[in-house]
Amino acid sequence: MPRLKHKLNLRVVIMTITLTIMTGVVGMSAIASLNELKEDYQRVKDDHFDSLLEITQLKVQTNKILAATNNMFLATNDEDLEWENVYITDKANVVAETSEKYPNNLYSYQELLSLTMTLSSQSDVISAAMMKKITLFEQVLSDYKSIEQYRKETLEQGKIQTTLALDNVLLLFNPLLDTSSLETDSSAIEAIISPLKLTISTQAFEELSTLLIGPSSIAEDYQAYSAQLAVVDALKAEHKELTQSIITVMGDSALSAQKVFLTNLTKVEEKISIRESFLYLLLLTSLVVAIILITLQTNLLRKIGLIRQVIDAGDSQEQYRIAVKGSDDMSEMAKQVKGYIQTIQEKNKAISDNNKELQHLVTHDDLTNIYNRRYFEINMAQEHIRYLRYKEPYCLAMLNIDSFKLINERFGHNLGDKVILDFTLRVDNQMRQTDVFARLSGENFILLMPRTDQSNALILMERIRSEINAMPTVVNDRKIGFTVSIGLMQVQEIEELEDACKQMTFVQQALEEAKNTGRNKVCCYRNETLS
Ligand SMILES: Nc1nc2c(ncn2[C@@H]2O[C@H](COP(=O)(O)OP(=O)(O)OP(=O)(O)O)[C@@H](O)[C@H]2O)c(=O)[nH]1
Repeated sequence: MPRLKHKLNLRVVIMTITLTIMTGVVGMSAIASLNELKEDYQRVKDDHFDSLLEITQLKVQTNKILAATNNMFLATNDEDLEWENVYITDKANVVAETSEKYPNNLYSYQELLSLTMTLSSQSDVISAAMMKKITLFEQVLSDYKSIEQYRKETLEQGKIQTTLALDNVLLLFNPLLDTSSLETDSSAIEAIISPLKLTISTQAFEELSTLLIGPSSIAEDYQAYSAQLAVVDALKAEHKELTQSIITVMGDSALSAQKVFLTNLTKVEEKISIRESFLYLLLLTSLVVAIILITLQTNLLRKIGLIRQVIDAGDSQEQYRIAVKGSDDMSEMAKQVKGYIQTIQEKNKAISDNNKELQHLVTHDDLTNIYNRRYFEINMAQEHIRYLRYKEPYCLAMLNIDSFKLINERFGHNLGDKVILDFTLRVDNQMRQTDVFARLSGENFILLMPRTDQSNALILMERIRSEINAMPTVVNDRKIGFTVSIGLMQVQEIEELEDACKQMTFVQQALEEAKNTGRNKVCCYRNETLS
């Protein structure tokens, strides 16, 4: 039993621990997974918005640089250029700072950043080229104005041919007109003024030549200016190409960010799906284990209930009807308990039977099965106490079969026993239920009659005596007649009131009187004798 109890405790403990651990694992896993997925999702979202913000900032700055570089091509003075230059440098710094603040692995972003930085450095070249162009333009314009002045003078002096030649030169080298398609070197001027060599004075021709072809003349300056225009045009083309690339990458950058976002989001979704399957699996496993454990627990409780039922049934016959089936340890325990209880019941019954038998042996006479001296004396003592308390009289009668020795001698000891037995049965038939009839020894008997006075007791004694006298005992078809002598007394008021034994001596005396005065008679104590 202790072994089974130990197993039972262990099983309950294991079940409880298992259920607790399972619940904990499922709960913790679910919370951990949920938190991790939330963090993943938040990170992807933050990254995406950071990317978008970064790209937007870069785009804004890049567009500003683009606008500024475009403005450079339109600049007509140093101040404009300087202003745009400062603006571009400022924006380029912002771009550099932004890229440091938000390092990003987006390909398009990196490309756009690189292009923007290229654009920024290109703006320096554009600025320098435009500066040179403006300087040269001013130089050409100055030359142009000098020629205009000279033309005005020749016109006023009436030097018509020179004036016309200067008109052609001014037409050819007008910096305000687009003359890129014309010949703009000194040979073109020479071709215009050479016819004048014949018509104007040599001094005037040399003066004209110096003005138009000499060092730092309009031809030379205009040539440098034209070359610078070509440089600016090349830069414009380069800038246009860069602008186109930037516009393309700007468009791609948003798509690229979107693509990265979707890729990362898909990864998170896949993770969610895997975690979801895992959690469902975990939940299902827990459910199955919980069902198994609950089934075991229920089975256990049912078995415990059965044991309780067996115990509750106790020593009643009910428990024999309780069926205990199964071969597990709990069923074995129930069977053992049932077995123990049945054994205890059987032993209890045997002890009880033995006790009854012992009680009977202690209080009854072997031969006659009526009470013995011991039982009588106990009852006599109690009755005397009752008498002392309530003063209700009782009577004692001592009965002795007459000349029994002769009966034994004549019929044998066995038949003598039969006579004794028959005598007790006949007395028993006559007396009351409340009377106590006992065998004191041999053929000597005593009868205690509670709540009975002497006159009534005498009637009964006389009836017994006459009935014995009238009817012989029949044994094996042999009739054995015998008589009985009876001493009778009502409880006596004596000095030693509490002495019940003393009463016995009075009834003894009455019997002796009956014997001594002829037998087959009833004698009452205090000289009153009836026959
Ligand atoms: N059969 C039988 N005889 C017993 C038993 N107990 C005692 N006796 C006999 O009963 C006889 C009693 O004899 P006594 O004491 O002389 O008395 P009695 O012969 O009856 O003579 P009175 O009493 O004077 O009439 C003895 O012979 C005992 O052996 C018994 O249990 N069975």
